[in-house]
Amino acid sequence: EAWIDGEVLKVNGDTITVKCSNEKTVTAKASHVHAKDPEESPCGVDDMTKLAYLHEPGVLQNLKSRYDMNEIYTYTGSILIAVNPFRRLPHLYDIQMMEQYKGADFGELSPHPFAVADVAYRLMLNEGISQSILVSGESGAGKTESTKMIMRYLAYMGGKAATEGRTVEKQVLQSNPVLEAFGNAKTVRNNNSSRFGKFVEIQFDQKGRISGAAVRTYLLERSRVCQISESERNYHCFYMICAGSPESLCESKLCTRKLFN
Ligand SMILES: Nc1ncnc2c1ncn2[C@@H]1O[C@H](COP(=O)(O)OP(=O)(O)OP(=O)(O)O)[C@@H](O)[C@H]1O
Repeated sequence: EAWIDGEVLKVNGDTITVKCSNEKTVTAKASHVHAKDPEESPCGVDDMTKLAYLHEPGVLQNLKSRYDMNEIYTYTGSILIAVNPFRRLPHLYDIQMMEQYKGADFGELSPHPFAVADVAYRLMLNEGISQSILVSGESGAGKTESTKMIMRYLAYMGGKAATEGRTVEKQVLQSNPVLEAFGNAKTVRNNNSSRFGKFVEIQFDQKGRISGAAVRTYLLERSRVCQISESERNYHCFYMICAGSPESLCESKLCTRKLFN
C-alpha cells in the first residue's frame, strides 16, 4: 500500500490530522496529504485525464480499481498505460478484437494497444508522415508483449491476406522468436527479459501495404555470455541448442548444461 485512504479530522495550519482506513490516526504535513474525490467511481475511469485529482495516489488507485476488474489498459490522454496481468488473456488480442479497432476513433473503444497502433497507421496514411510508437517501462512491465501486439496489428492492417508464402509481414513477426532466442534471458524480474534495446521499423507503400522492415538492436548485455548471477540464466539460444541436440551429442550436452545452468 503506497497510499492509504483516510478522512480528515482536523486542519491546523499546514498540518492535517487524518483517520486512516487502517484505523490509525496520523498527523502529517498538508503537502504530504492528497485530496480524493468522494464521488469517484469504484470502477475507475478509462482515461486518467477524467480524474478530479491527477496526482500519484489518484493515478495508482485508478489503475488498481481497473486492474481488479481485469481492465489492464488505461489512457492518460494519448498515452496508453498497460499493467502486466501475468496471465494470458487471449480474448483481448484475437482477430475479432483487431477488426473492432480497425478505423475506430481513438477513445471510442476501451483502451488497447491496437487503438494506439490504429491511430499511428491512419495518421501515416492520411498525412503521409512517418509515425513512432515509444514503448517504455521497467523490466518485466510488459514492453516486449505490447510491442508484439502492436506489430501483429500493423501486420494485420498492412498485410496481403490471401498471399501464400513468406510475406514481409510474416517475416517481421517470425523474426521475434529468433531475436528473443539470442537476446533474451531469464532474470530475477522476468523469465523472458530482453537484454538489448530494439528499434523496429516497418515500411508501408502508398496504399498502406507493408513493403519492408528493419530491426536495429542496441546495447546487448554481452557480459551475460560468460557471467551469470545466481538464479538467472544465459541467453535462451544456449538452452535451445541443448534441448534440440541429437542423442549422439548427449555427452557434450551434459557438459554444456553444466556450463550454463
Ligand atoms: N499483456 C500481457 N498479457 C499476458 N502476459 C503478459 C502481458 N504483458 C506481459 N506479460 C507477461 O509478463 C512477462 C514479462 O513481460 P515482457 O517480457 O513484455 O516485459 P518487458 O517490459 O519487455 O521486460 P524487460 O525489460 O525485462 O525485457 C511476459 O513474458 C509475460 O509472461
